[in-house]
Amino acid sequence: MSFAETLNRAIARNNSLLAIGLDPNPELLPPGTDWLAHLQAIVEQTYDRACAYKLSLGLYLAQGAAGMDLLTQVLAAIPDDMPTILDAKHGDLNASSYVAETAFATWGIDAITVTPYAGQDAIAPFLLYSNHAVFVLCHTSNPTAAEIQDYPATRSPDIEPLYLEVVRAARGWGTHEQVALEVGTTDPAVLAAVRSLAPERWILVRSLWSLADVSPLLKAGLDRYGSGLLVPAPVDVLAGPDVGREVAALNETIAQSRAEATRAELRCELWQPDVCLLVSRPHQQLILQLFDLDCFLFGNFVQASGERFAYYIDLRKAISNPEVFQLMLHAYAELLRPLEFDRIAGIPYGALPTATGLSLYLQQPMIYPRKEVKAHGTRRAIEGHFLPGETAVVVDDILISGKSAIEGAQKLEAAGLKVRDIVVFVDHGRGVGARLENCGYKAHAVLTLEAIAETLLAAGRINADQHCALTSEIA
Ligand SMILES: O=P(O)(O)OC[C@H]1O[C@H](OP(=O)(O)OP(=O)(O)O)[C@H](O)[C@@H]1O
Ligand SMILES: O=C(O)c1cc(=O)[nH]c(=O)[nH]1
Repeated sequence: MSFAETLNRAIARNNSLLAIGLDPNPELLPPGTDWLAHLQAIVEQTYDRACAYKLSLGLYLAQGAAGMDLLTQVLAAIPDDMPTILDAKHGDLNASSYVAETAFATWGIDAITVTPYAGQDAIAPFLLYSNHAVFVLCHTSNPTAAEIQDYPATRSPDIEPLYLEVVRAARGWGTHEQVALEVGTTDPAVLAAVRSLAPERWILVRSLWSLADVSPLLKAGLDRYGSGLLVPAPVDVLAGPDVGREVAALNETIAQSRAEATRAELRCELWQPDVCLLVSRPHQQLILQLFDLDCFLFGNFVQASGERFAYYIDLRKAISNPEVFQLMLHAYAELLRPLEFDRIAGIPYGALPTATGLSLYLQQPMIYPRKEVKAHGTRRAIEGHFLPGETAVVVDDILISGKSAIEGAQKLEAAGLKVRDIVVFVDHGRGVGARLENCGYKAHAVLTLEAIAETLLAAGRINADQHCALTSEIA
C-alpha cells in the first residue's frame, strides 16, 4: 500500500491529523526509564489517536551505533498500518540512492524529509520507490532562516519569497502522492500562502510548541476536504506522565477545529451551481497526476502545425514517472484490445516510449515509421520487422492537426501495411477526428481536451481562464 493510502486510512481510522515524534531527545527522557521502553510506551498510548509517526534521524545518529539499533527497534514497535516519516532533511546527491534504499527498503520507512537545494536530482532516487514519499522542506521557523527563505522579499516586499518558489518547484518534481511539503511556522499567513500554491499537497507542519490556539493554522493549512495537514504533537506532551490522555485531548481540539473549517468550506462548495457531486470523471486521478507533473502548460505556445494556442500539452514528461506512465499505458491498452492489428506503430518521438511499453504489455510486435530516412546504413523508412499486407495500429500521444499521425500512417501504407485505427492519449477536438476520417482512418482517444478541462476545473487545479483556453472553439 502506498504512503498516501496508509496515511489516509490512519487519518480516517483515528479521526486524527496528529504526527507523533518518536525521538531520543536527551532533554526529554523521563526519569526511571530507558529510551526503548519510553518510545514503545508512546506508540502504545497514541496508536489509536495519531495518523503518523515521525522519527528524527539526527537524534538517533547522535547516539552512534546504539542509536541505530534503537531506531530499528522503535520502527519494529510501530504497527504496519501507521505511516512513518524519517526526518532526515537529506540533501546530498551522492548518497540519495543509498539513503533511499536503506530508509525505504531496509528500514521500511514510508516517507522521508529532504532539503530542496540539491534540486530534483537529489530527490529522484527517493521517487523511484513509488509507494513512498518525500517531504520537501520549504520553510522553517528559525528566525535567522528568514534571511534566505524570505529572500528577496526581505529587500523588495513586492517580490515573492524564495520559500514559495520552492513550493512551485517541488510541485513539478512528482505527484501529490509522492512529493509533499514541510513547513515550519506558527504564522497562519505562511501556511495559507503555501496552501494556495499547492492545494493538493500534504503539508507537514513543524515548530508548534503549543496547540493552544491551533485553529487559525488549521484554517490556513487544511485542504478543501479538511485534510492534507499533519500537525505535530508538542514535545513536552510526549515527555509528560500521561501521554495518552494529553494526546487524546489534542486530537479532540484539532478534530473540532477541523470540523469547523470543513463545515465552512463545504457550505461554499455545495452552493456552487455548476458542481455535481454525482458526475463520474473517467481517468480523474490520472488527469490530476499529469497536471501535477506539469504536463498541462498555459501561456503562448507555437504548435507543430505553426498555429498558436494558449496551452501546450506535454505528455512526454510522464515517461519519467513510472507509476503515472504505467497508468497511461493501461488506459491506451483498453482502447487497443478490441482492435484487430498485427503491429503497433509508434509515431516518433513522443509516442515511441508508449508504443514500446504497449508492445511489451500486450505482447504485440512494434514497428515505427522514421521521421527522416538516414543517408547511411539500411536507409529504412520503417524500423522493425513486418510483412506487406499486415495491419498496423498507429499510436501517437496527441492529435492536434492530425498531420503527424496521418503522415506516419501514410508512410506505413507506402511500405505495404494496412492502417485503419489511430490511437492517441489526447484528442484535441476542433475537427481533427473528421480530418482523420476523411483520410480513411478512425481515431480513438483515451481523453478529450474537454474531459481534461472539466476534471481540472472541478478539482480546483485550473481557473476559469485556463479552462476557457482549453475548451474555446472545441468542435
Ligand atoms: O497533430 P499534430 O498537429 O501533428 O500535432 C501532434 C504531434 O505533435 C507532437 O509531436 P512533435 O512534432 O512535437 O514531435 P516529437 O514527438 O518528436 O516531440 C506530438 O507528439 C504529435 O505527434
Ligand atoms: O506540436 C503540437 O502541436 C503539440 C504537441 C504536443 O505534444 N502537445 C501540444 O499541445 N501540441
